[in-house]
Amino acid sequence: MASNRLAQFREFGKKIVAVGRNYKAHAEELGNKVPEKPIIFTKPTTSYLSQGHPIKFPPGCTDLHHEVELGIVVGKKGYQIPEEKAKEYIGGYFVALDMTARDLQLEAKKNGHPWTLSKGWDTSTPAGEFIEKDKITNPQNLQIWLKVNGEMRQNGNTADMIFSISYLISFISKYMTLEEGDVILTGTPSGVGGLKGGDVIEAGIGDVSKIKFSVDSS
Ligand SMILES: O=C(O)/C=C/C(=O)CC(=O)C(=O)O
Ligand SMILES: [Mg+2]
Repeated sequence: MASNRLAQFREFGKKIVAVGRNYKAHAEELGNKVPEKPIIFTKPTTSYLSQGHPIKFPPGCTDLHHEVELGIVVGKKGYQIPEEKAKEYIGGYFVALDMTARDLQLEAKKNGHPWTLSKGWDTSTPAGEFIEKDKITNPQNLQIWLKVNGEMRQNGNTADMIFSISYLISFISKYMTLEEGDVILTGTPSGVGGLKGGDVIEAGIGDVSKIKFSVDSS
């Protein structure tokens, strides 16, 4: 993948594949069991948000949560990719927020319904700039952090993922073709929590890339 910016992978608009409960401490903080195989869901590309625009509460939500995640941008098309070849399919990275309407998600969970609306409304995937693949030597050893109004809320390391990036690429592509421009959100570390209108979120991957978003207060 050449030197693509966020606008380009949004333009490809293929798909956003997200992983849930991929850090033990996060699974446990929400009272969930540690998964035995990856939990996969998708988000629409209309949920992307670039910096300079506010994150909105979706209708009916009063418990909006932040989740910082390492985003993988797929660099080339692949189906049933062997784990040992998975790294070849990484085109780059970005810092992402998998914003979650936790109250809507809880209601969906209770009823056995999908998480789509609680994860997929417009503005629910704030995203940073594209990071070239070669800027990150080991994606499985990155500090991943998030502050709200200057206070550290999430501070994890991608070394603590339950399922590695290579495993996830191989697992997802057993079921669906991954295409250039698709992204994988690799799950959030612990420390997720509620937000209010006017809050300012800063998040990043070590000192490689940083994002800043505010929550709409209107
Ligand atoms: O099961 C729950 O209560 C919540 C799970 C998530 O929101 C999963 C994620 O999106 C994640 O772990 O990043
Ligand atoms: Mg998430």
